[in-house]
Amino acid sequence: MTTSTTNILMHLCWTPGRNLTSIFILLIGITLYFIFKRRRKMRRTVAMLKSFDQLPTIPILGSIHLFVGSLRERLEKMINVTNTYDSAFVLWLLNTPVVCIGKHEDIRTVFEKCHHVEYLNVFHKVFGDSLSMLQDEKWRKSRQTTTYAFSPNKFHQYFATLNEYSAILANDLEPLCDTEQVFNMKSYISKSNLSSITMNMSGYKMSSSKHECTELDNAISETLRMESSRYTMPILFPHIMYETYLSLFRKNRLYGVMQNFAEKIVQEKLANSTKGHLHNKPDQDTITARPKLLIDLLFKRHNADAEFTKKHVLDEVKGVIIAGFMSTSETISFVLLMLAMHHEAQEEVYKEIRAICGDETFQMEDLKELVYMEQCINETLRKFPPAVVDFRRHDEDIMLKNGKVIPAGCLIIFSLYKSHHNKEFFPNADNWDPRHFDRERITQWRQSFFPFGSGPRLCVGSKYAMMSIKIQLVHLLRRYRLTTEMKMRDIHIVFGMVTQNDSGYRLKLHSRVKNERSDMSA
Ligand code: HEM
Repeated sequence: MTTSTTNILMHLCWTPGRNLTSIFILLIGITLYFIFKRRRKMRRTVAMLKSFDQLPTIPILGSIHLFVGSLRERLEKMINVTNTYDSAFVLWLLNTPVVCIGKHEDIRTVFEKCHHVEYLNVFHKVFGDSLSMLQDEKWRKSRQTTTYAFSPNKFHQYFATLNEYSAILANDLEPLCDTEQVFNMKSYISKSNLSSITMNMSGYKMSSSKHECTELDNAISETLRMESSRYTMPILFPHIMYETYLSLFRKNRLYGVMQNFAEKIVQEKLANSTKGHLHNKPDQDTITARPKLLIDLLFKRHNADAEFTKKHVLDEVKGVIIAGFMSTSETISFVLLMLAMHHEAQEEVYKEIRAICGDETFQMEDLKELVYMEQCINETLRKFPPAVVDFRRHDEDIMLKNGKVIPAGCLIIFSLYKSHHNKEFFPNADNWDPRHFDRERITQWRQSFFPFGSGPRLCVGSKYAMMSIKIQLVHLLRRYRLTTEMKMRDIHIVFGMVTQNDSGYRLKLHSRVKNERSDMSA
């Protein structure tokens, strides 16, 4: 080290009063150096991107200044910007160029070609090394294990658990019925979903008190919102800055809540399994005599593959539970809110439930017959897709339908929201209208509808999600009629990895059974 460098360092270390400014200047210098070094490397990319429409940029921040505001405002601005461009356009996220696409045919091309999901390190602290974060060979292996957990032979068991938890949910709501009390449905739905998905993936029974679920639900929602914010808050983008922010505002405890939960699940599984029991038979857990759950499959892999550690098991279980529970809970809450706002649709779903499922037990096969209910679910997934956008990076050039080429290595964001609002396929796109999904329109809507993604990384739990949403709807709607004072204009979606309504899902419940009895006696 030269004497002058040593002098600078000594100066920084020994004069604490002045060193803040010096450190700041040094940091800016280093950042600029890396930005310009990277930009030089990216000459080819930048040249190719010139053929696309470009959002205005400013030095260092790129196009981020266009999306300043609350989470809700940022999403609204993003949607407005996407709507102004007919085809793909380019924005800069700090010094990373991002190609944004919203046309159905381009989205399909990218989904089919790119397996590499890229969140730029955001969300890694929540999902760790779980499926949605992995790439290449590691992803392929994990995908195989997880897909096996969703094979058709598991679904009867999942059905039984979901049925049981949905019945409990319907009972838990009874005290609110016919009271004129307005309440937020989401917390009830979350508790039920979190408990059933945890049971189905890991065999772990959550405490029946609302506290454990509420604490976890809040921790997950808040961390996902914080993580999503990082995309438009450049100061939090570097890992070190985000960690500092978490420590300063004591937010690390939220991650701790999730971690403790996942550790409890894994510890309980290990404690319950007497040596070797977990993997005696290829598809059966000898303790429960049930088909193996995701956690059993993961431990089996852990035993066979030294590189797949206990931490990987924990990350996978945590990742699938969070991915599944969040998106399903928001979707059911949105469906219930939509049905409360659209009485005719609610009555039609109710009649269908009565005709197919009756009052008491129903079979898994019956769910296929709930055609109109499925239209309502699809319409909700169209209007409020849990994933508003999705991310990819590809190491080869990709040609779009209009002949423009996305250069290799570029980050690609595609707007599922935009493709779901394309009036060519959904003529009444701005409203909630289940007729969009009429059977005879299938060739139209299929082209531009991607709530679960598409291609090799298609949501691994899509069938599970549909089944769980339908089961909950059957239990709730055959017992309660829903009303709300909320209007479509009160809905403002925010992006916290999963789309949520900013003002919640405020409903009132009215008894179906009581009202029907009084109708009959009259
Ligand atoms: C309404 C409910 C759900 C929606 C709308 C949804 C949507 C999505 C979307 C859009 C993706 C990304 C696909 C892509 O990038 O191509 C995804 C991935 C994923 N989903 Fe879902 N999901 C739902 C429910 C579930 C459930 C219930 C589970 C598990 C129990 C689950 C587990 C996953 C996992 C593990 C991935 C990552 C797959 C991979 O990277 O290979 N999801 N989901």
